[in-house]
Amino acid sequence: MQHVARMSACRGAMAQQLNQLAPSCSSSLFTNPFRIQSVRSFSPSLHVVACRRSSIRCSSSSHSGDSEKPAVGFLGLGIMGTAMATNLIRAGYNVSVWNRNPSKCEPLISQGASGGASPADIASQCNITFAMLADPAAALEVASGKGGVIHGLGPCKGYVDVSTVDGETSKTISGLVKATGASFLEAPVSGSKKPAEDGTLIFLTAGDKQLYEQAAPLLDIMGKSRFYLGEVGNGAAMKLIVNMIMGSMMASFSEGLVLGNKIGLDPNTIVEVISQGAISAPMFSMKGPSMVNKKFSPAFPLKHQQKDLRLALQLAEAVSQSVPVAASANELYKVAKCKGLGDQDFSAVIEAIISK
Ligand SMILES: NC(=O)C1=CN([C@@H]2O[C@H](COP(=O)(O)OP(=O)(O)OC[C@H]3O[C@@H](n4cnc5c(N)ncnc54)[C@H](OP(=O)(O)O)[C@@H]3O)[C@@H](O)[C@H]2O)C=CC1
Ligand SMILES: O=CC(=O)O
Repeated sequence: MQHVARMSACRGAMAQQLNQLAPSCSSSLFTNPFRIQSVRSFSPSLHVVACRRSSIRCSSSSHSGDSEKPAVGFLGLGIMGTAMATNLIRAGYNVSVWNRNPSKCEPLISQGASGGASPADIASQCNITFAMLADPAAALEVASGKGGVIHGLGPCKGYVDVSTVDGETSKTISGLVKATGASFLEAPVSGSKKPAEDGTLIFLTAGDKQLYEQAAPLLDIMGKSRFYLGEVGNGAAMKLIVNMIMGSMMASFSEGLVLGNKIGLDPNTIVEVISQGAISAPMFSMKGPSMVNKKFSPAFPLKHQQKDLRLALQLAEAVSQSVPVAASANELYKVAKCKGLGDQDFSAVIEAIISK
């Protein structure tokens, strides 16, 4: 009951705020206080803008709101969404949240967020709505299913999908969103649970440039850098390529640890040796010790890594590009999923390699 009261009080305040904001809808409402560090052009159609966070001054979290700040919606409160929405609340934004399983809204509501009955409800209350969902099916369902976002969107609103999906799904969602008069930005992230908690994600954005600029202050709270990659589909493609490489690296690392262990080398020493050489990577140093101890507490669930490999293989197939290393790695993740490890961290792929 308390939540319901808070939600409706909040809706009133937001409606008032939206009325104030609606007539102008200009990007000046969302002035970007961040310094652009480098601008590169890879091709006429692929403009890349990398920005790094400069000093941020945030007002303290207050549900009464700040008329300079847009009302922000957040859909999908899994591992990533919860951490990202928390950072927006801590930065003093009015955040409205929704999750399929409503119990995941509670911790955010107790920090000052308001709840909503459906994705459409959230989108209708907010200037910019973010979505961080499991996979293409979930992203489509939340965008356009019953009570989906598009039923609450309209002119002067923005929808930013930060889920990892394929370019075709992203283009479909973009079309549906734009048909309402709203703007669309795809913005998948590189970085896992800890970077999401620390606000050090890397955003790989594409789509409506004006929305990119309007959302920039929010992206800079949740991330350490952002790339604008042009047309919708380019952000999704960049993310899939990065995760295709990551999945293969983790599979190869796992093979090395298992083989080394089998012939009598200390796996902890293998991790240590790798950390000092040219193939050192933060991922190996971070995950190695827990893999040796068979601890796979999920930061990046294995089922999502397998989904990303599957989508990357589809991308390669579409342009007849051979990617044999990624294809083999995908088989290992499939085996791990069949062993019931889908909800464990993706480093649990090592369990698919260990033989008796
Ligand atoms: N974890 C990580 O390290 C990273 C993940 N990603 C990507 O971010 C996305 C989210 O990842 P993560 O937070 O780890 O995943 P989680 O599995 O923790 O969360 C998934 C979210 O999607 C929701 N969801 C799933 N299916 C549906 C559906 N049909 N309708 C509505 N909501 C649905 C879940 O709702 P419910 O709670 O009700 O199940 C939950 O909120 C994925 O695309 C992943 O690939 C990107 C970078 C890093
Ligand atoms: O998608 C996963 C990540 O760590 O990035």
